[in-house]
Amino acid sequence: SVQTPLSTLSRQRPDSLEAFWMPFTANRQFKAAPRLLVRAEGMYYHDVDDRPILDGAAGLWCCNAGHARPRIVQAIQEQAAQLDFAPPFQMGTPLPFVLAQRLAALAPASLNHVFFTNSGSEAVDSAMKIALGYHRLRGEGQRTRFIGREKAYHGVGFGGLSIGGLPNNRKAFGPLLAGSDFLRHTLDLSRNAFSPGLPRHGAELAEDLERLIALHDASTIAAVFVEPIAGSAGVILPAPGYLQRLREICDQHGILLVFDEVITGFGRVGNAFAAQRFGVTPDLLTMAKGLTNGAVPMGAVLVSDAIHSAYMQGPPGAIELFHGYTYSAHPLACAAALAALDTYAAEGLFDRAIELGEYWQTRLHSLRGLPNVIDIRNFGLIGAIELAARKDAPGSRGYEVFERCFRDGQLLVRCTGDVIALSPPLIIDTDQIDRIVDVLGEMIRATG
Ligand SMILES: Cc1ncc(COP(=O)(O)O)c(CNc2cccc(C(=O)O)c2)c1O
Repeated sequence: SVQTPLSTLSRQRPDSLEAFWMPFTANRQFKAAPRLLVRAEGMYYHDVDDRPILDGAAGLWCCNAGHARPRIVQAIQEQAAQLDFAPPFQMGTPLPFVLAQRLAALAPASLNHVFFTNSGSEAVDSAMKIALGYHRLRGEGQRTRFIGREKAYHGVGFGGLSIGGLPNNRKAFGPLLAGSDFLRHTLDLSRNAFSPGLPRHGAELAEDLERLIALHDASTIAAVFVEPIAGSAGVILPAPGYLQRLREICDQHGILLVFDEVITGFGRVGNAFAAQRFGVTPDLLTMAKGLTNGAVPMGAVLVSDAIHSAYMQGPPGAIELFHGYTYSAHPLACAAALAALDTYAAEGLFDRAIELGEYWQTRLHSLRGLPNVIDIRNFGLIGAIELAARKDAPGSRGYEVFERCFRDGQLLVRCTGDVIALSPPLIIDTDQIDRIVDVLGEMIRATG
C-alpha cells in the first residue's frame, strides 16, 4: 500500500492513540483530550489546529535557542546524508573529538574531558559509575555510597533514581541502589517566600553533609550529587554560600562533588554553566537538553583532569572504562550540538539570562497577590509560581492552570505539582515576557 507521506502524518491527528504509552503522562486523560504540537519556529509551537503557542518552557527546558534554528536544521540534514551512524567503540568519527574540545573550552578550567551519552539520565548513571571506578582505581573501592538530596531529580535510571528525592519517581521500583543518603532540600517558604533571585536563608543546610559524613564516615562516600538549581521539583534555589560550602566539605573528605546541570547548563542562568555563575567547580558535571538545543537526544559528562588521568593507567591496550552506549557520540547528535554551540555563541545567548534577568524578575513578581499564589521564585531565565494545593487534590490547581494556559492562552508552561515552572528560550524578548506574565495572571485568576 502507498504509505501516507511523513509531511502529512506529522501534521494531522493520528488514526489511533492506543499503542503509544506516553512517558510521565496521565495517558487516559491525555488521550481523551490530546494536545498535539506539529511544528515549531523561534519562540512558537503550532498545534494540530495551527494555533501559535508561545513556548514558555523551551520545550522541556531544552530548546534554549528556540526552535527550527537554521544552523542546527542544516547541520542535521547534512550529517544525516553524509554519515548516519558509525560504531563508537574502538572506531571514531571526527565530530565528537571537535565537540569535546569545544565543551572543554566552555567548561570550568579543570573539566577537560567529555563522555557522551544519549540523555540526562544516562549522563547521571555514567557519572555515578565513573565516580565509583575512580575511587576503586585509587584503592578506595569501599567508597560506594552516594549522597543525593530530597526533592532532587537526576533522571529515571536506577542510578539516578537512587540519588533522586521525588517519592513518586521511586516508590514503585523497589530498593534501588543500597546506601544512598540525602541532604535536606533547600525550599523554605517560611523564611524565603517571594525572594527575588537567590533566597537569603538556607546556606547552613550544607552542614547536612557533615552530619551524613559523621554517620557514614567519609571512607564510604563516593560522591555528592546536586542540581545547582533543582528544576523538576519546582525550581528550588540555593542560598548564597550553600554550594561553596558543599565544595569545601567534599574537599576536606576526598568526596567527589557532581553538579547535575541538565537544566542549568547552556545559558539557562547565564554563563555556559551554573558552576561558573555560582563560582563553584565540581569534579564531574552532567549535561543534556541544551547541549543540542533539544534537537537530537544527547547527554554528556564533563570529567576533571584528575579523574580522567586516574583511569588512563595500566596496560596501554586495556579498555580503561567498561561503559558506553551504541549511540554514544552519535554523528547526528554531534552535528546538532556543534550547530547549537555556534548558535549560542553567534547570538550571545549565554548573556541573555543576565541581561534579561532583572526584567524577568520584576515581571514575574508582579503576580504576587493573585489568588492562591504562595511563592514566586526566579533566577536567570528560570521562574516558578507556586500555587496553594487544593486540600483534597494536590497538583490539580497547577494542572488546571497549565491546561488553561495552553487551551485558552496559547502558552506552553510546565506544571510540576502545584508549581508552574517557566524556562523560556533565551531568545525571548520583553514583549514575550510580558505575554507570559499576562496570560499566567489571567489563568491563575480564572482557575480559582
Ligand atoms: C537535573 C536533571 N538530571 C537528569 C535529568 C534526566 O534527563 P533525561 O530526561 O534526558 O533522561 C533531568 C531531566 N529533567 C526533566 C525531564 C523531564 C521533565 C522535567 C520537568 O521539570 O518537568 C525535567 C534533569 O532535570
